[in-house]
Amino acid sequence: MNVDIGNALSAVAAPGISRAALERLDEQVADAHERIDAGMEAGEHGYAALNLPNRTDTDEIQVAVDRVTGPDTSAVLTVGIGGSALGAATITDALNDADDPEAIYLDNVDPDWLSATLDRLDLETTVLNVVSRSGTTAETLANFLVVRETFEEAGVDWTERTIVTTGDGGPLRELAERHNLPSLAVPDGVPGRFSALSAVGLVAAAVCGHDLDALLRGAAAEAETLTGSLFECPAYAYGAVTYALDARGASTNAMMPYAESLETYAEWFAQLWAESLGKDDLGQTPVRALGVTDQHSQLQLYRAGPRDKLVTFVTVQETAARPIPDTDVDDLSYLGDASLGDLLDAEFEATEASLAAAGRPNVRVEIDRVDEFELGGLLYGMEVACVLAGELYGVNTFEQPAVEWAKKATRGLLGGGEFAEAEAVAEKTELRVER
Ligand SMILES: O=P(O)(O)OC[C@H]1O[C@](O)(CO)[C@@H](O)[C@@H]1O
Repeated sequence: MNVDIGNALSAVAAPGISRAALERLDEQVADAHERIDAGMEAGEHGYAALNLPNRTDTDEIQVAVDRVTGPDTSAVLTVGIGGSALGAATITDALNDADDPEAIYLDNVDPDWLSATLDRLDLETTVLNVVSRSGTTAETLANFLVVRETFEEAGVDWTERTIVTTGDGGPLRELAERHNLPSLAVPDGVPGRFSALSAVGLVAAAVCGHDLDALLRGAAAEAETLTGSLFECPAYAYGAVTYALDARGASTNAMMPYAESLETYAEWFAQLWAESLGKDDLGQTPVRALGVTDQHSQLQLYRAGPRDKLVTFVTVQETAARPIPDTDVDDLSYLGDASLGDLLDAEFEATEASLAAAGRPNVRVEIDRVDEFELGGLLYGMEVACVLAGELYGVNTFEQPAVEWAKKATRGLLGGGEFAEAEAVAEKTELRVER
């Protein structure tokens, strides 16, 4: 990936960062790089994720996937949540076309939605991909039990078409061993939101026939750019500038890819950014946006609302053409000489310039095309950017303790034990306004 941080400079935008401040910040980046490099070298928890391009065994993944797929495979149903679903979904939503098996993600426990999803599947030709690092995530296990029951009620042997990716122990590992299911390990030291380039994110892509090695080659190429300077490393430039702009008031970061195929990538980015940096009353709020669509939805706020936002554009250099037919509508006749790709590109450039003209900071992230190599580089680059930002914020990038309260409350509410958190639920302060 390449980045252009010009529209984040204080000569253009407020909040913005001066070139002198960038130079000073680069000294902190150099120190942070030393820490990151050492963490990678030692395979430390979290930093180990940045070694995945050279660690992930794609042959092992393919062998396991080949045990549950066949020429008639019509769908891969992934049961997982958070980092155990979003990385995989980013990859298949970006790369799948109409000829590929449908990639579906059960990452919510909405009964109507789940039933409607299962009802339309041909279970005989569906691969069940169960993913959980801990193996104890309530939503994932609940969904798995419902899906397994559905297979059984349909008289379809789920054990012949289920693959499991989980940690060394826990209920899913035991299930895989009990039923001799093909199983893969979540690599040690890799938090879920950083696991897209491991079996966690790659099994669904393998079922759909994508080139796992090309994904990792793209990530490895991005890893080669990790020098000690934000002026030489696009990922460090992005991580440093987002941190600096947050420190100057841009507490929101709207991730706005100009490609429908990257909409899910923005969801993946949101977890990466929020769960890694949202600690100790710090952290920048990620907003999922989509170009051109959100020019007609959120741009008004980005351009004329509070000066508390950075907009991150992701643009694809090579887009399909698809000519726009001529029209006799006078006001729109200019479109007849263009293609939809031209319109998409022009709208991006116009929106980028519109924000700059209003003094609103924005950063451009560029990839050449949406393919395995470029996507691997984008995923890896954003992971590096996040790790750097975490070093600059001084937070623990790789833990997520704040999510545990609600898990305990949920368990208590469902009779899974005595938890003070569940009692607190009953003490809600109410001020109801009813129809
Ligand atoms: O892979 P697991 O252990 O099921 O966890 C799923 C997700 O839940 C979280 O632990 C947060 O609750 C995320 O960090 C993680 O990606």
